[in-house]
Amino acid sequence: MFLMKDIVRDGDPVLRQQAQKVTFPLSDEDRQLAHDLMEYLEVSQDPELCEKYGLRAGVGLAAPQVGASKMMASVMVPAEDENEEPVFKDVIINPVIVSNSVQRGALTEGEGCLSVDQDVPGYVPRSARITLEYTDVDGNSHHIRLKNYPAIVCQHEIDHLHGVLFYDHIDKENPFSKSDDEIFIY
Ligand SMILES: CNC(=O)c1cccc(C)c1Nc1nc(N2CCN(c3ccccc3Cl)CC2)nc(N2CSC[C@H]2C(=O)NC)n1
Ligand code: NI
Repeated sequence: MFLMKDIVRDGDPVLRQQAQKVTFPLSDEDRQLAHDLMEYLEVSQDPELCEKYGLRAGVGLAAPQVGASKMMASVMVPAEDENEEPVFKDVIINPVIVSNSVQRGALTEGEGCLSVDQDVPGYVPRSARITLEYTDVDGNSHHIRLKNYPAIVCQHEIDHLHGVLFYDHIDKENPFSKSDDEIFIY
């Protein structure tokens, strides 16, 4: 199980590398990695376990953040009502954003990242809606449309696979600038 000590922090070159495509069938190592990436999110989103293991809660975790430069990330966006199924939950392997909306969107409160210890205030402008293609751990291909929070999270995690961190997108001059056609999410 990953703990905070296993999370690579900003400054480590692995976070600025282009991750390697994952080959199928998955090796045992890659299957274990996929499991551990999702397990981290599950544990971190449980208040008791999160506290017990001293984790930072997250809804996404990319392989480079645990030192593995592979195109793989876990995403688990819970529903508003915790008794409901998560809005989106999967390990996205070799993900590609095949199309995105002209309309932009951003998390109203800015973004956080498990690999960035300090708060970096500002809007992170992203596509409000995306069409995502990826392969799951069983080798099944997926072609899905996402909007709002899950779309933001997937863009944040896919950025990690290309060596991009959320604050790279923040306007230095005016971190809270926004054009009128941008929507706010979450
Ligand atoms: C600087 N302001 C802020 O951080 C920020 C501030 C306020 C609100 C938001 C919404 C902010 N933004 C933000 N909040 C999150 N969490 C909210 C709490 N949540 C969570 C916490 C506890 C239990 C279960 C859960 Cl689910 C975990 C996830 N996550 C991300 N990101 C950016 S995309 C990847 C994703 C990620 O997992 N980061 C570690 N951003
Ligand atoms: Ni991150």
